[in-house]
Amino acid sequence: MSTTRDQTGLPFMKWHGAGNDFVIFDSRGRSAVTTEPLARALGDRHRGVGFDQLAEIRDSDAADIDLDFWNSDGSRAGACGNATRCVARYLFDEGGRDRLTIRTTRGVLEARLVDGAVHVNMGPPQMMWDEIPLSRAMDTRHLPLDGDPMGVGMGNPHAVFFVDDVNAIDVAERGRAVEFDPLFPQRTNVEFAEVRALDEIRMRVWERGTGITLACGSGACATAVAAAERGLTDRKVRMEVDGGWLTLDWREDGVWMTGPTAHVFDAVLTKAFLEGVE
Ligand SMILES: N[C@H](CCC[C@H](N)C(=O)O)C(=O)O
Repeated sequence: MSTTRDQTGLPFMKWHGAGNDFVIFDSRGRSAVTTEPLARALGDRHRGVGFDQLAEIRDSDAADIDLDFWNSDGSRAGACGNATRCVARYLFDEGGRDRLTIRTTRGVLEARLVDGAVHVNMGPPQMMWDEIPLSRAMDTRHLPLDGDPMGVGMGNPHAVFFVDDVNAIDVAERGRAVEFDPLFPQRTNVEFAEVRALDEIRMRVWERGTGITLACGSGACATAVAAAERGLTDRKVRMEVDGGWLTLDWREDGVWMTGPTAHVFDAVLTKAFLEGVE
């Protein structure tokens, strides 16, 4: 038996940002490759590669790049803050610039390189019920669910619960139930937050289409916004998630986020794997 390296497959990168892990395709200069079946097959941690989100970089006529996201169940994600930070780091590492514009389905986001750190503006929060979206008109600051969550959109839906002890929460059980609550016509991401100080929050997350993850950037932004709106914290906070620390700063022009990124490996999907995708 011999093994040969498959040179004809599809190259990809594996990254993570605070433990939120991603497969990234760089499709600049070629056609887009991701389909829903490919995202689902690749997202399988046993038969594929495994990821929390798949991100595909594409040429843009409106920004430096276009960026699309998929969850591991094959559904599209309207925003992904940690993958946006990883992609910005990858492009800044190419050299030659310290500002980038990135178009996602929610609009054009900006990333900056400041003293070696990548800062991404995830845009202003969406506070209207139909922007998040919710199923009917209501006060988004107090959703009619047990635990009194706040609804916040960051290009994707979030329900943020404030709790006394985040470790006492069954994130999987409650997260799954809230994700599929009829209040959310497009389902929702679910955050459980414990406010530790005016400038510090501990947060755990259940992501729509993926499940428990070690971090969620848009969820961290939504949590920071909800905490500030409720008067529990300042507009700039440090946030401890399961995979590390993020910093959120809700400014006039949007919620800025910084945090760690890591480029784990580069590899090639074999032709055989690609041919097996239905
Ligand atoms: N991990 C991502 C969020 C994914 C959200 C996705 N699960 C959705 O369907 O909206 C982040 O860093 O923002």
